Amino acid sequence: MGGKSKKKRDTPESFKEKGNSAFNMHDFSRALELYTKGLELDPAHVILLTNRASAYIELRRYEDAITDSAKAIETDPNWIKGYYRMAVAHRELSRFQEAIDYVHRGLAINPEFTELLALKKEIEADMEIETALPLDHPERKKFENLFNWLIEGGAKFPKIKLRFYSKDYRGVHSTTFIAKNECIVVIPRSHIITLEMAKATPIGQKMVAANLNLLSPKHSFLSSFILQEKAKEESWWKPYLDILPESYSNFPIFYTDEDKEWLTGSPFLDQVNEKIQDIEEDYNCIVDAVPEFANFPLFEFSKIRMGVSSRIFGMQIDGNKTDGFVPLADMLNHRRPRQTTWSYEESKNGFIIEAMEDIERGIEVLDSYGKKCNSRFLLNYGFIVRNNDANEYPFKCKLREEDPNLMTKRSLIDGNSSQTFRVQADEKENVFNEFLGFLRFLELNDISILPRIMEECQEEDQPGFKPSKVKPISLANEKRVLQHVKKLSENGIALYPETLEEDGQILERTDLTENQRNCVLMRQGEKQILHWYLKFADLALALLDADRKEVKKAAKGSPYESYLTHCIIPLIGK
Ligand SMILES: C[S@@+](CC[C@H](N)C(=O)[O-])C[C@H]1O[C@@H](n2cnc3c(N)ncnc32)[C@H](O)[C@@H]1O
Repeated sequence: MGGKSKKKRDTPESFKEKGNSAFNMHDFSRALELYTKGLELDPAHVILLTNRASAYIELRRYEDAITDSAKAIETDPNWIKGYYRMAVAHRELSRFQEAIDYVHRGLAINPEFTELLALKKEIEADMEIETALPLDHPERKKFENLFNWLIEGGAKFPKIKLRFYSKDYRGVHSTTFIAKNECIVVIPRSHIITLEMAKATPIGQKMVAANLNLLSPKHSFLSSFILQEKAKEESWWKPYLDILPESYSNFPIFYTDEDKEWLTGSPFLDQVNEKIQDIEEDYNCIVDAVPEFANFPLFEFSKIRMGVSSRIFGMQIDGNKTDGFVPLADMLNHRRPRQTTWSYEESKNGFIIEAMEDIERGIEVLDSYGKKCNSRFLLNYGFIVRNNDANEYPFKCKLREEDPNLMTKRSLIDGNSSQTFRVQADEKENVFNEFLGFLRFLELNDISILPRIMEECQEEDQPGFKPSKVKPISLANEKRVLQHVKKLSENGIALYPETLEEDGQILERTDLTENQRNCVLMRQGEKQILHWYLKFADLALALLDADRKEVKKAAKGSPYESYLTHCIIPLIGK
């Protein structure tokens, strides 16, 4: 009897009500089930159809939502919610033109329908972003060719698209929701340029045969591959070659003298000049062994070298480590922490990218190029990371010519007179200990303790002097070390024409070119480290005369807590 009366209550309306309650409780799967039950009783129930479409949208099943909405519109062409859901689902799939068409069809029925009016504005904003570069711009055409070439070769990337921020700066965006662990991109092996391929080219073979002593062999081989392919009238790789940037003017090796002036005082300038020389040295080395390589001008070689340094992937194919270009995978821009992960996947016979977290529709899909200081980002990738916690400053520590123990000390550091420590504003980094350890050694007057120091440096597999193993020696030695740190920091700061505060003000200007801005950000990062060390030296020097209690108090919560606790307190106690 009870069963019978229950059946009586099961109507499309009752399922709709129950479905709506579940929907309001955000239980979209249950709502979907209930709407489906209602539709089994009345398949053309337009409210149930658009309500189920709504549940599908919440569950990110947009194609199903489109099917239901289409049916609702077909059943009742005046059912405005059908157009609304259609537009929403299409928008979620980044089919903006279809989405806006449905908005217009809905508004034709009721021009006042507020949800449609709001949606119209949002879709129009989406479309404006999409068309930052005109739809018929030749750059877009090049990417269409690249994508077709990749897809014909078996590549898969159904949920991403390229967005043009400008002609030369592009990024990858999700066209729809991407779930954590989903594979976003597969690039078949046939479309990857590897080091082995570069070595197998006519010039590559001659380079291998000449057994060249190159400073950057991988980068040079891959550059020679690109140059050779570009020179061919018809290259199979043309769709990829065409999308490589034409201008590398944001890379410091191509900075004008004017740009470089913005780096006055910065040790980064030395890195830039070294890079220019290293590339030229590799170029000359290749030309000496393979004279026809001179057909490629040094300028072109240098540009492609920057293309390689900013796009190269290290991977393992068939168990062998290699490096190469992976078209499209190299369109993802950098951000830390990692949002995606990539690898060569033997089972897929290709290079894959997977999402490490849920990625909402429309947002930029990013890759992490690693934790690097801005000098490496700027030099090799042509951009700067703001508030970069991995910035470094190279402190060059020189043995003093007048040091009576110069020769003994020099012999312990392999005949060198100086050592450079790329320090960070972080006492937990090992380089902090190496830097201070080296200064303790450098400031050591009583060399009778050198044998003990050397003994403490010894490790089974690695004999020799290790600065990080040199712990505080004495109060007097540590004082000289801290005075040395202070001097190095002050000297470094004095080299820049502008102060740290002035850099902050300059960055507020709106008339800076990208290169000028990057130079200021670069030197600002260096100065921040120098000031960190200056503060460190001043504080620690002042505490050398304090009592333990005072040092403990100053240490607590300070950025130098570990040093003060483990280096200063034991010295005071001695
Ligand atoms: C692997 S490519 C990425 C695709 C590149 N945006 C393009 O349009 O070809 C690396 C280059 O992208 C740019 N880039 C990547 N991440 C960036 C970021 N976080 N900020 C600024 N530029 C970035 C730099 O010009 C870099 O040399």
